[in-house]
Amino acid sequence: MMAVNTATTGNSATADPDPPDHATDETPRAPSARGVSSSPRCGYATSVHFLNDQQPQHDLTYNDVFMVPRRSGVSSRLEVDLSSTDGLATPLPLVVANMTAVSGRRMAETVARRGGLAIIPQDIPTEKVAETIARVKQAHLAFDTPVMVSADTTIGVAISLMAKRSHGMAVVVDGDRHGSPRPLGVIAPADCQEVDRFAQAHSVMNTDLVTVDPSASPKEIFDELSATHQEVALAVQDTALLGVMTRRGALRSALYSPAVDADDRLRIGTAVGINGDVAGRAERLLDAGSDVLVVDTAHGHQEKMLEALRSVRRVVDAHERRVPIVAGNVVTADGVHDLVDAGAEILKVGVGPGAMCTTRMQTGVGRPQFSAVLECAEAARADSASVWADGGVRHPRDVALALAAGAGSVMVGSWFAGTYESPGDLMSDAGGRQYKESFGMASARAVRNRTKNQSAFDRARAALFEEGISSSQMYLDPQRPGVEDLIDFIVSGVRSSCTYAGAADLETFAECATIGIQSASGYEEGRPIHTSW
Ligand SMILES: NC(=O)C1=CN([C@@H]2O[C@H](COP(=O)(O)OP(=O)(O)OC[C@H]3O[C@@H](n4cnc5c(N)ncnc54)[C@H](OP(=O)(O)O)[C@@H]3O)[C@@H](O)[C@H]2O)C=CC1
Ligand SMILES: Nc1nc2c(ncn2[C@@H]2O[C@H](COP(=O)(O)O)[C@@H](O)[C@H]2O)c(=O)[nH]1
Repeated sequence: MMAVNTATTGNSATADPDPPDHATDETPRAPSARGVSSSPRCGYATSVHFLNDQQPQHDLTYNDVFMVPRRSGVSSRLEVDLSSTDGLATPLPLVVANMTAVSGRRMAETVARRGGLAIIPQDIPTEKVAETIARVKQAHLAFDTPVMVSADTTIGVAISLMAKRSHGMAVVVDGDRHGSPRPLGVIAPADCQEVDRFAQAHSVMNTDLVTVDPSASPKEIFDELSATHQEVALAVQDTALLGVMTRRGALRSALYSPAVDADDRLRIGTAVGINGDVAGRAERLLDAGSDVLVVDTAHGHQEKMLEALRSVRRVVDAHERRVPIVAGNVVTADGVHDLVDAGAEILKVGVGPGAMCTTRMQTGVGRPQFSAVLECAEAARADSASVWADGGVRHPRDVALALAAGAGSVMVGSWFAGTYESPGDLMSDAGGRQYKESFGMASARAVRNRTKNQSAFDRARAALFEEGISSSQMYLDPQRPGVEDLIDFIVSGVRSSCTYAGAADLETFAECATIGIQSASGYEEGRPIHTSW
């Protein structure tokens, strides 16, 4: 039941917000073997059908291709089931890349609540990853974790913390925020305008609170907020603050399902590299509750990877929790087969398409991503495995095209770096535009971090082999500053793509999508024009 409370005030200690990030028992379901021969649904001869039976003469990027609509019996975009086909069966086929500037606790929690999965990077110390897993597993499935401050927290501190979550406000609480914090009031940025940065939270907080029972439905909460013209509801159980929900959050709760483990807790994945104590880290990550293990290196098709992968396979097979193993990166069918033989169930596909990536310019190595995904997805299907299309996603269309090429899920990195939920601090440029700093995992900056326990000589030598950008500004889209805003954007595009293809789920989509090859002017024609010409 729901209660609307006005008032409650008080004072006391305990602050602390959302500190900076970093810091199942599930038997993987074998992906359904989707025959590459004749599809019963569309009657096409291959898993991907090219328009007019064109056979590409060269490898293709996402920009090189388009989809044509076909007769459809799917009458609403809301009818489309977007569950991933990679064997994990997450409700959304989106995975947050294991990049330090992208994937941390807030990102993992927020994305899992909407049905996707985040992978915590290999460069984060194992004990910090374990803390992150524990916090994500404690998070509520529907209500967002509040930013909490105490009554005597300064306005300056409160403002810096509000930007950590896209609900954009802080709850002033009395009591231990890890215990039973009692809400006293809320503060939004507007309450802090023209207020001294050293003033205290209690002096500006709004005590006109909407509190709801955690069992209230999203629709009830939405209606209550609309009726009271308030922006955020506080879920309170036995006087303790449990979480918050905005009107937009209530709408989303009705549209998305969370990605949960066997115990109904949010899911989270973690990564290991191929150097050092690979098996030891994998075991500790499993003990900590990781739902997926990603074995990750730039050149996934190398002996050292096969060795690392076999050792992770042994750890998983011997552990009481049998989680799926993902490995990469590869871009060829041979790479897929070798990694599957060594124990991978999902292959991470993509060499060089990433926004932070300098590999192709440095080495000439890589492969246009649409073709890489297409070939690897087909090879993986033959092995009863699946792929994640990793890198190069800049628009919703890219996600749709990766899924059409047969990807089970799509990994997004840099695009999500420019959101409230990524781990970095929110900065503003000279023109007042908000951004976060991002960097590649093979950049000198990341290599310095990864090799910090090595000798100065070894570190300097390793830094010579950088293959990524050390500093980039990822601007927050003013229309979509939170990762959920980007997920809404992507999901609306992909749902629509599916109905154009006549597909009510992603397996059918990969079978029925009809792909055309276009020129640069074909791509250009599809871009919206925001000013006259
Ligand atoms: N998808 C992509 O296109 C790329 C992704 N990345 C990402 O960057 C992160 C760091 O990966 P990584 O650089 O592999 O670091 P790792 O710390 O995982 O180490 C890579 C290991 O592989 C050896 N190695 C052999 N050949 C290569 C090669 N061509 N490139 C890189 N290492 C090689 C290295 O030895 P030695 O140093 O002695 O050569 C080292 O022992 C990962 O998250 C990875 O996914 C990086 C580059 C490309
Ligand atoms: N060559 C490099 N690739 C990198 C680096 N850091 C990350 N990556 C890869 O990019 C994807 C994410 O792609 P994005 O376009 O969504 O940003 C990530 O998963 C890695 O495979 C790097 O430093 N160099």
